[in-house]
Amino acid sequence: MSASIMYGDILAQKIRSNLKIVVNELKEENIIPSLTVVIVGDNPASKTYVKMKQKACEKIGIRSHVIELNSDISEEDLLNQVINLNEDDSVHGILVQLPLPDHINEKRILEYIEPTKDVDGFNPINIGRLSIGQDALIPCTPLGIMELLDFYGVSLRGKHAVVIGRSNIVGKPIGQLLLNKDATVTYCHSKTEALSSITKQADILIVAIGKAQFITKDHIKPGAVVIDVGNTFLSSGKVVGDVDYNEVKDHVSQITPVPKGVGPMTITMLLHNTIKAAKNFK
Ligand SMILES: Nc1nc2c(c(=O)[nH]1)N[C@@H](CN(C=O)c1ccc(C(=O)N[C@@H](CCC(=O)O)C(=O)O)cc1)CN2
Repeated sequence: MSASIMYGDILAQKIRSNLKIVVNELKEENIIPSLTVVIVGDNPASKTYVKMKQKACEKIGIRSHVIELNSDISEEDLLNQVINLNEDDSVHGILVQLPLPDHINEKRILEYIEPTKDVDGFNPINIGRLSIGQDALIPCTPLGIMELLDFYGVSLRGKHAVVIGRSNIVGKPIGQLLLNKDATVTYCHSKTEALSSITKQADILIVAIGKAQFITKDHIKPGAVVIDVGNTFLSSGKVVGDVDYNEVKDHVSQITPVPKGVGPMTITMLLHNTIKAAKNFK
């Protein structure tokens, strides 16, 4: 039996249309949501993602501004950029595109972003608020995954969700969000022993490891729901996920494709968070 495909681009369009209405309502109150993205260096994938973010903002009426900085900028100069944006009342949302160059302490930079403007939800205050179930700006990819699971009718209560990957961007927060919805959560990572014996127990398998087509049928219980967060550009120019989609598609019940799965939801949730941050200014 073929899996049902959980298209993120379809849901993303639906949510973006609704967000456009909210932006227009805010405009009537003289609030134009505004996002500033800081990009350091010239990582081609990062440049692509930032362009996608700008275009998505433009389409629904969010004002966006990109600050491009040289890869040799010092940590102190980058911190000063963040501090200036924190103090600028015309900026509702601040996002520092990751990864940053190796000489910059990413955690220190993210810690400086004013929590109410932290549309990526990476500041320790927002992470802490999420973990104790308080209102917070939630990281965009995990939030997008939760929207996808809800839209495609995946029930979570009591289900065993296995998360492969423990990054601060995706792995840790998605586990927390699933736990908040009463799933039983297991984390796996690069040091996990007998990986497939654990992943095979998953009703819902979330894969966020950044290794192209690493997960095969041997890692998955028949009929499981699979969410693929991977986005690797092959030399052919094709984008693939962390899951070998063609090999597993007849083995699972539901699966996100790559492209057009989780990726479009990440950007949609950034729009959502920017509007939420703008509303905080009221
Ligand atoms: N500050 C941040 N940095 C990074 C984040 C983040 O959420 N905040 N996430 C990733 C990259 N990312 C957004 O920044 C991102 C990755 C992929 C996609 C996406 O839509 N991909 C497409 C395929 C690619 C394409 O069409 O060119 C898809 O899956 O359909 C969006 C955003 C790391 N850095």
